[in-house]
Amino acid sequence: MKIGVAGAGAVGSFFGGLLAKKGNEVTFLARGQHLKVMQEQFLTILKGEEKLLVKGTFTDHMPDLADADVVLFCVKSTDTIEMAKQLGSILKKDAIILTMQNGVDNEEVLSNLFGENRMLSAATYVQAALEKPGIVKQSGSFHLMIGELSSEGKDICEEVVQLFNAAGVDARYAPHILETKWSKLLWNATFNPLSAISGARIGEILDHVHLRRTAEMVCKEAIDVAIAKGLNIDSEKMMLTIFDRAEFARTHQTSMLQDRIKGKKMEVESMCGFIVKQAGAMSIHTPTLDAVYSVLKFIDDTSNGRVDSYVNSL
Ligand SMILES: NC(=O)C1=CN([C@@H]2O[C@H](COP(=O)(O)OP(=O)(O)OC[C@H]3O[C@@H](n4cnc5c(N)ncnc54)[C@H](OP(=O)(O)O)[C@@H]3O)[C@@H](O)[C@H]2O)C=CC1
Ligand SMILES: CC(C)(CO)C(=O)C(=O)O
Repeated sequence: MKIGVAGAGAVGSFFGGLLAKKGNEVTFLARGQHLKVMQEQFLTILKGEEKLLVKGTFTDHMPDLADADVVLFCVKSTDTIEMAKQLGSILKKDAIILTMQNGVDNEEVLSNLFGENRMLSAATYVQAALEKPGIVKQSGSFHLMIGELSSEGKDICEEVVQLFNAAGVDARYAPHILETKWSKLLWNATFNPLSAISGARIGEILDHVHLRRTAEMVCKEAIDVAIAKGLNIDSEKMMLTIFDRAEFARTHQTSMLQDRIKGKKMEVESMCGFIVKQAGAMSIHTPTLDAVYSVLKFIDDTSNGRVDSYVNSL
């Protein structure tokens, strides 16, 4: 299988890199300094104590992905539409697209553009960051849950799970992937926006009595929305699971905080606005989420201008 990585940032470089290291033919679509370093040297993956040097095809030329059989779709959700439209014009008609993004809203956009039968989706459990251009750092354990969006995709989904397993990635088949991704979204909705607003790492949110209380309220409200959407969730158990998992990510700067520090657009809609809108449509009261969303939106819309010095000092 030929693999393309659409958006080789932290997640795409990490998982694409592990596949390439196993001998798969991987083409990484990237840009900027990160691309330059990978082209001039190689991609470096810092995986726990291991240092992996990855050679592959690193490009900013979209048509280089034209012969990919599977595309790891790894851009931020703010870039989903633009990337999907460009890919749509060059990919083979039977190429499979695996979105590894957070949130549950990219699936609909991508299915509309590529067709549901070509779509796979992954819940991506990893703590990855671009430490420097050309260098991706991963901490803690990682695994993938992968499922198809249409029953026609089941066989290829199992092949893709095998592909990752053969490369040493703990990937498992998820028969109800959107439910799995909703559960992950509840985690992200609880911690990512608060971390981005406050600059706090997960551990600091857990330890600060007020931030923790706010996180708990956000979590409870988001769970209420998920339940109203039909997810079979026990509210108290889910909340315990979310806060237990957070203990393993104490030192992590969420991907949203990483974006804010870099002055990049944040995934505000996918991780927060989406739930607020769903709540509104079902007349569910989510006052804490609404407040968090409005502050986050202001920060995102105003490009951090007034607080740059504070954020840069983190
Ligand atoms: N990081 C993590 O630990 C985790 C992230 N996720 C999710 O995975 C997804 C990806 O996150 P992450 O890897 O952190 O994000 P990154 O921003 O690190 O990676 C996305 C990359 O795509 C590049 N890109 C965007 N458009 C193009 C284009 N047209 N041509 C070439 N390159 C392009 C970006 O370049 P540029 O920087 O120049 O914009 C960036 O390098 C998100 O949905 C995130 O929420 C999920 C679990 C964990
Ligand atoms: C917390 C984490 C790393 C979980 O995989 C994540 O999804 C994020 O930072 O956005």
